[in-house]
Amino acid sequence: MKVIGITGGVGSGKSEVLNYIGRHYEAAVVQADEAAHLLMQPGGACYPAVMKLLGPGFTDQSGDLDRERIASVIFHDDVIRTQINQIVHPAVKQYVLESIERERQAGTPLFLIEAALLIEDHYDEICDELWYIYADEPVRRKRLVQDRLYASQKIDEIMKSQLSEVEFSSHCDFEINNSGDLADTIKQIDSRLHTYETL
Ligand SMILES: CC(C)(COP(=O)(O)OP(=O)(O)OC[C@H]1O[C@@H](n2cnc3c(N)ncnc32)[C@H](O)[C@@H]1O)[C@@H](O)C(=O)NCCC(=O)NCCS
Ligand SMILES: Nc1ncnc2c1ncn2[C@@H]1O[C@H](COP(=O)(O)OP(=O)(O)OP(=O)(O)O)[C@@H](O)[C@H]1O
Repeated sequence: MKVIGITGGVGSGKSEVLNYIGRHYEAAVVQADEAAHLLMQPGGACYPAVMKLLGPGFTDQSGDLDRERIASVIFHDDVIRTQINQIVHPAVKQYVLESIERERQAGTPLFLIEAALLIEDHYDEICDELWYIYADEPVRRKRLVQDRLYASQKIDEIMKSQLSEVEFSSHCDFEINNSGDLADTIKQIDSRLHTYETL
């Protein structure tokens, strides 16, 4: 089984790439953001430690963590972000490793992990290849404002908390330029995947 890590900054198009491959190839896909959300919910392995760190002001009436409020702290405060990362990231990695093992046993030919933080969290150690999904910064900003209604200050803060374009590029084995339309991105994905003999 080939294990590919899909990384890039906020709004670069990682999920679009993952969704395309998940729909058109025999592949298992895991999104670290989704795994983190799951593990931070009540009943999840990280919930007690995150609750203890943040306190009760960060939950809604049903006890779920309030993502808007957490985002307003996490992307603002390096100390809190580091503490949350230390709680959540090892658990996410464990979740990913277990998923990889399950799919390996099932004979799945391709496994993809998507996260903005693959490089910082040393996923190169478990991936055969890292792909950097790139899009020009103004294009990313426009998509995030239009599609996700992100405020420009929120985009600034998230971008500041992530690696620079040069850092992403220098740590990855392959780069996809997703600044144009999806058809162009799909061509780049297909031509790379068609070089893998096992697919
Ligand atoms: C802050 C939270 C509540 C915001 O949730 P929300 O659904 O609004 O946004 P989403 O999860 O899609 O994240 C928005 C963007 O920020 C990035 N991001 C999320 N957490 C972090 C972080 N700790 N450091 C840098 N970038 C991050 C995401 O990759 C994405 O690009 C959520 O991202 C979170 O709980 N983050 C902490 C856990 C974590 O580190 N997750 C990342 C995957 S391991
Ligand atoms: N080539 C494209 N053309 C038009 N819109 C696109 C393209 N690629 C991505 N988008 C849109 O831009 C937004 C961000 O893309 P996506 O969610 O895939 O980014 P991401 O890198 O996964 O973001 P995050 O870091 O938050 O997880 C989405 O609304 C998506 O539909």
